[in-house]
Amino acid sequence: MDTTTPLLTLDRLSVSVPERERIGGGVGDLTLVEELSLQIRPGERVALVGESGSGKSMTARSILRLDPHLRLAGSIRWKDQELVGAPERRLRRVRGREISMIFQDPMTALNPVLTIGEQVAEPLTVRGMPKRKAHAKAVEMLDRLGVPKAKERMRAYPGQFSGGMRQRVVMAAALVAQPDLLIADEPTTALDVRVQEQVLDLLEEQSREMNLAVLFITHDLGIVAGLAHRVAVMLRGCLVEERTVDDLFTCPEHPYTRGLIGSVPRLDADPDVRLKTVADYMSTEGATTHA
Ligand SMILES: Nc1ncnc2c1ncn2[C@@H]1O[C@H](COP(=O)(O)OP(=O)(O)OP(=O)(O)O)[C@@H](O)[C@H]1O
Repeated sequence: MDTTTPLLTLDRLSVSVPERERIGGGVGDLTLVEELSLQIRPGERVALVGESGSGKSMTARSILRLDPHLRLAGSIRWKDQELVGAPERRLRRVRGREISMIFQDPMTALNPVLTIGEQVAEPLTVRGMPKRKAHAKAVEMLDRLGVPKAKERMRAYPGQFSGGMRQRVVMAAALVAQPDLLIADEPTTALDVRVQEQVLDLLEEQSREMNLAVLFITHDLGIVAGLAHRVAVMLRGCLVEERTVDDLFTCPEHPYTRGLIGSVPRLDADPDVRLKTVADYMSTEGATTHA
């Protein structure tokens, strides 16, 4: 058992939308995440998987309280401080500096009218680092993430970059202040398969080199194996299973996890046999939300 002190401990975290904020109406508060417990240690890469709408993003966004209208209950312990109920100024110190987040669409994460250099250096300049030094660190980070001619590219605008290059820029901005944890919410979904692989490799490499913990959110179990140490599986707002990657693929416990693994298309599959869906696995095994 790993005895290193966790960086992040979610302890029975629940997230709900108050009645007046519910999209589409409905009576009472709507629970999106229910009593979820999870720990992440320094340098550890944890994948949070589950189908669309299972509550992965809401869990991740709640750690940094990016949606102030949501109600949180339970505990989010970051190092030695409690984030549930913490004042906004404390969260601002943690966001970007200690915990960074990257999202699916690199274009919306970048400001089209600011240069790449300004955006990658910004996490450092807002914390008072002199411009010249922040600029040099930004070049170093872009270079490290494989952006060719990084020094010249600092003057370019996001529109002049391809999707894959933009995601590298977003990663550079997220990592330049050397956070302890990166939350990556489907960062490769919008990229083509080849670029997707490059970005995942980079992420894994940076995590190893910088002892960076990563919470990686995805609905795609196929990309988890090469990246994560542990996998947490979510279904309808609940965590149904949490295992090491090897254990998850060799002996998944919950029917939903078996469904997720079994419904990934295989090259050696019989083309005349219909692929079983997650729902097929769930109905044959009479599964409910809980393990
Ligand atoms: N204000 C709201 N009112 C009603 N439902 C909401 C509200 N905000 C979020 N939800 C619902 O919460 C559920 C969980 O969303 P979340 O984005 O966390 O899912 P996800 O697992 O990350 O899925 P995806 O992979 O599609 O992003 C979704 O079904 C979403 O529609």
